[in-house]
Amino acid sequence: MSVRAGGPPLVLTQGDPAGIGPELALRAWAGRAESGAPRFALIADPDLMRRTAQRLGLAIRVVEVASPDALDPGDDALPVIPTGHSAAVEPGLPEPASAAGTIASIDMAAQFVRDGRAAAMVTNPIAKSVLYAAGFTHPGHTEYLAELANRLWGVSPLPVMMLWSETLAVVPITIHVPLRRVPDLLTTELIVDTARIVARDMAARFGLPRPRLAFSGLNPHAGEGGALGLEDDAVIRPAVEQLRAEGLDVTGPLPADTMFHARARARYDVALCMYHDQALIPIKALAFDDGVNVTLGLPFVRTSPDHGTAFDIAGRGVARPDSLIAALRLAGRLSVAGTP
Ligand SMILES: NC(=O)C1=CN([C@@H]2O[C@H](COP(=O)(O)OP(=O)(O)OC[C@H]3O[C@@H](n4cnc5c(N)ncnc54)[C@H](O)[C@@H]3O)[C@@H](O)[C@H]2O)C=CC1
Ligand SMILES: NCC(=O)COP(=O)(O)O
Repeated sequence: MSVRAGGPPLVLTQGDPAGIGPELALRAWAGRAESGAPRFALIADPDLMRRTAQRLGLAIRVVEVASPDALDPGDDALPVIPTGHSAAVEPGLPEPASAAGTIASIDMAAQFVRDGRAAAMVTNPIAKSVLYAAGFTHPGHTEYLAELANRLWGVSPLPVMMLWSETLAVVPITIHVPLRRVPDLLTTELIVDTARIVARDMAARFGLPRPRLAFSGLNPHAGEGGALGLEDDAVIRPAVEQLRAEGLDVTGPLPADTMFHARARARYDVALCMYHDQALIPIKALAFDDGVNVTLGLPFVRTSPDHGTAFDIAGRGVARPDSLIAALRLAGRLSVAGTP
């Protein structure tokens, strides 16, 4: 997959410098010819990248550039745009002091895309708790990117998290919220609004003009006619009926425990689930290495690996770059597709 020939490259963010992001960026760069990952520039602390390459014994030169459109396609060095913040951390030992650089990298990536100097942004994993400890008030990238869309594009999107793979695509309708708040946050309006964005972006960006959307229930057996919970019939079913009346191809609410086996998956393109783990457990079980997190609803393309910072293995050279490479490839593909 490639970004538009002759057009701007992708930008990749630093992520948490104590996580596996820096080493995955190096591995994705080293293997880009083989994997077909599109051209990208990394926004990070260049010294962090030099240290990481040395620690892992990777013969990758780092070259500092000012902008993604300043890339020299003939240079084999990894192009790094400095965040202006030092990321002097040890692998596996995250520190809130590095949050400023982590956030600056995301901000700069969005600005480069806004200015047309990058085709799309790919984000390396952040550790939410580390950013929260430094005062970051957004639950994750997904919600923060909606604020950046407002700040830089002047729009107020509902950001929709989709985890996508060739095997399965899932959307958690509520995202980074405690489980006990889910029933209160789940409204017919939120389900309808989320599904409209999924249908629109699947058509415009993924080339599926009428995607088949399957909705999970919230309760066991999708409520068992009300005996095991009321939300399935009172909140989810009216949303499905409204969307069907609008002409969308929808089914549900389906019992969540039986909608992910192979024959069930063949009946839909995207599973819309009621909360984070209901959606993410099946895709991480089926496609952990090649799943991609893509934010729908934004005026720009953003993808990310499906995994987190993996502090337990950071710096050991054993982290697999597959999901990051899949995220780069998908960003390349989506950035040349239509805009919703
Ligand atoms: N897009 C993002 O920024 C995401 C960030 N996170 C953050 O990551 C932090 C850690 O989250 P966890 O739940 O521990 O999930 P995790 O995905 O970081 O790790 C879970 C397990 O998978 C392994 N693993 C993860 N990526 C791997 C890779 N590329 N190759 C080989 N093994 C890999 C880890 O070693 C660990 O055993 C949290 O603070 C969370 O907020 C989690 C998911 C996505
Ligand atoms: N579990 C997925 C996740 O936490 C990703 O969140 P985000 O940082 O992409 O919003």
